[in-house]
Amino acid sequence: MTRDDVLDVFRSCGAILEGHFILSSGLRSPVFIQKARVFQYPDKTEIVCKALAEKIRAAVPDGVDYVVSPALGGIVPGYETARHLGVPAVWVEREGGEMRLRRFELPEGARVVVVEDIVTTGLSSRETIAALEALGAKVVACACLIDRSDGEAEVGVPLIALAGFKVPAYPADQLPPELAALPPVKPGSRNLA
Ligand SMILES: O=P(O)(O)OC[C@H]1O[C@H](OP(=O)(O)OP(=O)(O)O)[C@H](O)[C@@H]1O
Ligand SMILES: O=C(O)c1cc(=O)[nH]c(=O)[nH]1
Ligand SMILES: [Mg+2]
Repeated sequence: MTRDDVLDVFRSCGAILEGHFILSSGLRSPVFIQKARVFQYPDKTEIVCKALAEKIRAAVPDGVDYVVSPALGGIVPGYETARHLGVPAVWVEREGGEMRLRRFELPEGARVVVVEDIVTTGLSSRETIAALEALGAKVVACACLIDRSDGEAEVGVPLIALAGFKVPAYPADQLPPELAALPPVKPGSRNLA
């Protein structure tokens, strides 16, 4: 799939929103990719995740044993990508703010690809990778459907993005006036009680 094919899938599902958004990192942006609007459709989700699985196979020829995704947004694409890779899909989730593998065990040395929905700063991916490495897993790559940094985010392992989509994001104290004029909303799950 080309970058435009991927973005067309997101657009066709009404997943590219405009307004004033508080991102997981705390940055503010006039654009938010509401991936859940794609993931509500199994056929659309299959199209993008099959393409991501093919990209992972090409980038990691020795293969992976597990897909691990950060909840909440990573769970559906992680599962669907794992289906195409033929490996199990598990997830980490926040407990007291920290990413933890609460429901599963990984064998020592398991080869893992982290599958994210969206990467913006790479913070959630880095937290996920650190949690997995602390358990003895070998994280061989991180993959995402859309990289909002378009290659700038550093996650410490190769980042495989199905599409890059550079969108502006600003620190909360450096908002352009047109963004400051809109009430902010925070669609993601980080810091939810
Ligand atoms: O690269 P980053 O700056 O970390 O931003 C990207 C992260 O933000 C979103 O998660 P969020 O914490 O908003 O919660 P969600 O997964 O429930 O949507 C998204 O799912 C990524 O995990
Ligand atoms: O950075 C984020 O939190 C983020 C951006 C985006 O466009 N979509 C999303 O789900 N999260
Ligand atoms: Mg997330």
